[in-house]
Amino acid sequence: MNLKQLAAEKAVEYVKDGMRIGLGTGSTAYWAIRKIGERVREGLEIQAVATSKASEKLAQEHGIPLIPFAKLDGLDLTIDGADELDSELHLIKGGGGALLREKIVAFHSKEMIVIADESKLVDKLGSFPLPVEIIPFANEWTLASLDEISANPMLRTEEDHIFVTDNGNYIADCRFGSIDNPAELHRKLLAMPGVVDNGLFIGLAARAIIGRKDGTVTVLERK
Ligand SMILES: O=C(CO)[C@H](O)[C@H](O)COP(=O)(O)O
Repeated sequence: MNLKQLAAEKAVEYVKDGMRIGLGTGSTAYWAIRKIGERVREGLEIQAVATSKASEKLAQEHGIPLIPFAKLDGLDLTIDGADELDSELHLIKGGGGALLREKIVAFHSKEMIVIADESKLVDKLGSFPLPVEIIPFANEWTLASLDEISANPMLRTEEDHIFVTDNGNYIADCRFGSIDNPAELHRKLLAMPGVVDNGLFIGLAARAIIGRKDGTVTVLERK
């Protein structure tokens, strides 16, 4: 049983004719994109935008109509994965490095549904390193600022090169340990020059669909 597929396909049941849809990024969102593609081939009429170049390519391969952002004034629904989520539906995202585009798309959606297998559900966020997108200019100083707030930042690399996001930026993976106050940390990070955004998603997800090992799905709603 593929728990990511289970959660993703349940979420796609919320996609209806005429909707404007945000397509997430990652191995869970992959299953949602695949399923949406299947439904489009069966006649579902939607307009979509993607949260990464990888998801854009995948959507094209699956025949999902992608619309330029300028032609849409918002979205009805975004379906995306997460690296961690808590019971209040606060999220850590950005394991795949797409957090900035994902956050912009989720912010402009009437609803965001998070899809995940049950391993992503945690009591407190913070075991997964928090991705922070930083601009390359003076990144050494931004990393030093992050170090000063005990972030223990590590510049993300990929095959011996610095990882570069779709936006031309770097990712600092930060290890704060257990995060007691995600909203406060989010504000602190956004106030830091050189930081573009971070993987904390606060108050964006309305619903989470969790694939369970016993083959069921749990739907969590934001309180
Ligand atoms: O935030 C993301 C990409 O930036 C992903 O949604 C997150 O990393 C979860 O990925 P996966 O579904 O592969 O576990």
